[in-house]
Amino acid sequence: MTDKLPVRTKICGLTRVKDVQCAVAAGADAIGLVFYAPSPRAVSIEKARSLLTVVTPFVQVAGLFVNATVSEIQQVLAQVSLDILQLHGDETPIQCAEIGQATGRRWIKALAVKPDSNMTQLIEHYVAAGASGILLDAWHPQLKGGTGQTFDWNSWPQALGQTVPLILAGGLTPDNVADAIAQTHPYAVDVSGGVEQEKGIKDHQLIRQFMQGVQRG
Ligand SMILES: O=C(O)c1ccccc1N[C@@H]1O[C@H](COP(=O)(O)O)[C@@H](O)[C@H]1O
Repeated sequence: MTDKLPVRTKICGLTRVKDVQCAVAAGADAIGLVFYAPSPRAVSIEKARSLLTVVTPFVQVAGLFVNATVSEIQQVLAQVSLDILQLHGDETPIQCAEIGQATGRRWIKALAVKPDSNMTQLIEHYVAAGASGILLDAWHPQLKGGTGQTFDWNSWPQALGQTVPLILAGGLTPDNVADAIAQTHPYAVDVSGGVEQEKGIKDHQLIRQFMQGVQRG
């Protein structure tokens, strides 16, 4: 009998040092910084550097980009020590592979799940291009992510989850994350809006409750 691996947790969209400290103390495996100017959670290079001063060893730092060029990502990486890239726009598998090769960073691709969609083939294309994991998020007609909306977890590609690290995102909260995990059995969960007082401002109690929910799942 094999032991069930714990579900990893990433807290995304952090903008304050005290929120990073809280996420790390609560047991987050990764934190995410948004390098996408239209987002209310976007951080400058200077802000990102200050946030990273309180990240402890073995906590991963993800940089979230939306349709950024290789050069734009390299400019960030020259000044901010990111462990992994979260590509959350319309990047094709070829573009993602180019970004990975040029930066030497692992990357995960975020894909938006439309109602009644079958994601399997699309996921396989990104995995073939070198994705370290695939993040599934809710589809929205205008926004690229951070919508606070869930998608239909019945469309979760269970079979692929045996071989590909699949990350569940979209509208997760302390109240629904245990059910979400029980239903989908993801490699990891990713949350932003569900642990906020307002966009970009995390609620420390909600972060702790979210981590407890992950353990229940
Ligand atoms: O957080 C944002 O503003 C954002 C902007 C553009 C793309 C992605 C964004 N956030 C990511 O979206 C998912 C789901 O967020 P939520 O929990 O529903 O608020 C998550 O991976 C965020 O990192």
